[in-house]
Amino acid sequence: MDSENEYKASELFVAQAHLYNQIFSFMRPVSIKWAVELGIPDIIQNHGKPITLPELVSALRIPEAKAGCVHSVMRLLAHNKIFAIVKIDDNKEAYALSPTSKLLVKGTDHCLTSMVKMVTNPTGVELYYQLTKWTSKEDLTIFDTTLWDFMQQNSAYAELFNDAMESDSNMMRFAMSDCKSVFEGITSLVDVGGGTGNTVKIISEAFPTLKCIVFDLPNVVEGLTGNNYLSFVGGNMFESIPQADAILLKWVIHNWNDDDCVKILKKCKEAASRQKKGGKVIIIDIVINEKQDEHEITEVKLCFDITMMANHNSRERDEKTWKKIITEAGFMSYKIFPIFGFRSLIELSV
Ligand SMILES: C[S@@+](CC[C@H](N)C(=O)[O-])C[C@H]1O[C@@H](n2cnc3c(N)ncnc32)[C@H](O)[C@@H]1O
Ligand SMILES: O=c1cc(-c2ccc(O)cc2)oc2c(O)c(O)ccc12
Repeated sequence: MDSENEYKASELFVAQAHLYNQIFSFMRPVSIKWAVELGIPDIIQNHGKPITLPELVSALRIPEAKAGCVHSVMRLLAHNKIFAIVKIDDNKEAYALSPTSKLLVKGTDHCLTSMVKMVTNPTGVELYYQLTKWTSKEDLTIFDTTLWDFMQQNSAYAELFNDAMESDSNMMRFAMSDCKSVFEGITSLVDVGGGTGNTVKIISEAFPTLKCIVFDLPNVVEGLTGNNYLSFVGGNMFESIPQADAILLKWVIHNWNDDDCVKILKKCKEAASRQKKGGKVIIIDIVINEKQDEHEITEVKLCFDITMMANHNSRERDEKTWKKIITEAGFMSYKIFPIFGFRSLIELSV
């Protein structure tokens, strides 16, 4: 047989396990969604100590007959380090929170359950299962129209998306000490595409006298109220951006193709140039670096690249492509600080 000549049986079986692992990997989000919907991270947190399977089943108020189901899903989740399994008295096993499931406990300042709910939402997932059909069609995004127009028509999805972005911004809090120098000396800041304003709120905690504007599409900022140091302005970043010492673009540039990025960056440069002293533009986004990054970091970046392709007809960029759009927009220099986990802060001087 051909296959015998080409491969050893052991290699074929390794390849088969790898393939099955890949196609069954949808069980990972499915099981995380299950744990979040059942509130398991909160149950473990409130239990105050590791929880045994019978204790968990009892807390879940589900039929006894489903104990085996809870065991199976928890075993996969623990295998993938979403929960930890620890030994308690009598050498019994119990479930504990891992660093990852600590991010799924509600009411903390680092809760990412809204992100889980958005990414596992059937509306988006079903569209991703149509990727083959979409590739053969002319539509530029899986939403047919732009995601922003889609959300204008679908307020429930918009709420899901904005909540997810808000929860993602919470993670900024843990990088502020590493990027304080970037914000020091600035008296005013505009967060372009700043959504519901969570990023700015976190920056304000560290710099309470900084005058901040959250600038986003009118339907996004409608009804949002600020205070003496924070205001919400509706508009279109392709037309005009309010002036400030610094312009922030978090999770915005990756939504656009290179030509649009150059247009946005030029508008930002204009808005930061009108100040007496030279202003700056601060970008928080992904920089793909397959050669240097660990496998898991590259994987999350590449998954976001597909998300950008399908949601926005855009992409994640490597440093070479970043340099190209930054230079085309007229900036002389840039500095990349890889301080946000899989994202970086890119500082552009005007
Ligand atoms: C991926 S979200 C990022 C939100 C926020 N910066 C964050 O990190 O959570 C991109 C944002 O860009 C906004 N946006 C899209 N087109 C825009 C435009 N033409 N002018 C201003 N904002 C826009 C969207 O409404 C959305 O809030
Ligand atoms: O963080 C995200 C996640 C998504 C996303 C992933 C999967 C889905 O089924 C729907 C949405 O989309 C994003 C996005 O469009 C963006 O501009 C920034 C971040 C994310």
